[in-house]
Amino acid sequence: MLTAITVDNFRCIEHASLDFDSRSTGIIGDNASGKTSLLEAIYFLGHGRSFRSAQADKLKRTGTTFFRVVGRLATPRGILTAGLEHTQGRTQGHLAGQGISGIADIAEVLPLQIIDPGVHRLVEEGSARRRRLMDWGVFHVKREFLGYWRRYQRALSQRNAALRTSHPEELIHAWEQDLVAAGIEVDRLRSFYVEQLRPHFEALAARLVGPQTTITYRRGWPAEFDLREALHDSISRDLRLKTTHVGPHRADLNFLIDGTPARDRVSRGQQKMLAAAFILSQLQCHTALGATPTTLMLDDPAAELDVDNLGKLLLAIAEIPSQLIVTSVHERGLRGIDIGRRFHVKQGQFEPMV
Ligand SMILES: Nc1ncnc2c1ncn2[C@@H]1O[C@H](COP(=O)(O)OP(=O)(O)OP(=O)(O)O)[C@@H](O)[C@H]1O
Repeated sequence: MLTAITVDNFRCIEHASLDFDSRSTGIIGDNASGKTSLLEAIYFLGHGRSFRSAQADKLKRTGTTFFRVVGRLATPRGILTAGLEHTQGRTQGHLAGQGISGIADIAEVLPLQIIDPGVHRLVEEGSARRRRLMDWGVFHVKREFLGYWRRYQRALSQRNAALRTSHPEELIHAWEQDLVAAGIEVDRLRSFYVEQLRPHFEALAARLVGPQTTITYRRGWPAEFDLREALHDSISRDLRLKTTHVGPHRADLNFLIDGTPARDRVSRGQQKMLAAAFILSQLQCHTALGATPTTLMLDDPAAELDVDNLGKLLLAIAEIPSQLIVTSVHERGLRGIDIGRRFHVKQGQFEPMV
């Protein structure tokens, strides 16, 4: 759980220091006051990247040379301080006074998710977002996943480099051993995770979207082949297009309603509800599997939703044992949420409200 945060030079925030309620904290402010920037800074601490910009350099406050985010975390290992500082194109971090070897060190003790006005893109866009969210979940319930995933990525980039430089086919096959060994484990752990997740998702989606809503997992290569056979089968296309077309890096999750892809038949508001059901089902599933509870951020939850859907969403959120950080333009936007502490934000300055 995140008990406090200090942010320097992040977007419009020159300096901010906030203590969070263990249950729920509300952030209220006008458009462009800095609400999303605060959530983005917190997200950066737990994921090592932003949810709305691919380039960390863009997050620095205009005219400054670095940004810094430092959090105080209540974890099963006690109270820990974690921080990230980005300067000259590099991000460096620390946890409990030690340098970190990767963002996973902080992510492990700060499970963090967000439902923001752009969350519908999980349903609408290509597979990368769904795969990233699935992998975030697998990592939090199966720690060995990270090692296999890194090994797979390394082997994949070697194979792709060999394809780009037109190495002989036998040499490319020789490099596939690690790709196959790690890829099979990545697939096994993802598949286990989706099986655990499905009942939670179906129950939540039935309440938030409608009956007969489910997810299926696609592993990234044809069902009739094992991974080695699939790579061999794909070699002429891979050589021609100089990249690997099959494998766990092409895995996806499909959202289905009555057996057909949800993307083709739901409105923007329903897409948001479906994506929220997925994220909330992850939080519920992680709790059921004994993982560390997640801090959930809600950025302007009322955006795109009618009163009925907003009510259903807030009710579902209230049942999940997460710490909540919620933003809203108006005090009334927080109605229906049992807020423990409130801040008002104006031009990047956060003040506690009494
Ligand atoms: N790198 C940056 N340096 C300085 N200011 C920035 C930077 N990036 C964005 N801003 C400014 O930060 C301000 C706050 O943006 P933010 O998205 O946090 O607002 P918000 O309170 O969430 O608003 P809304 O309610 O409209 O979503 C905007 O005016 C934006 O122009």
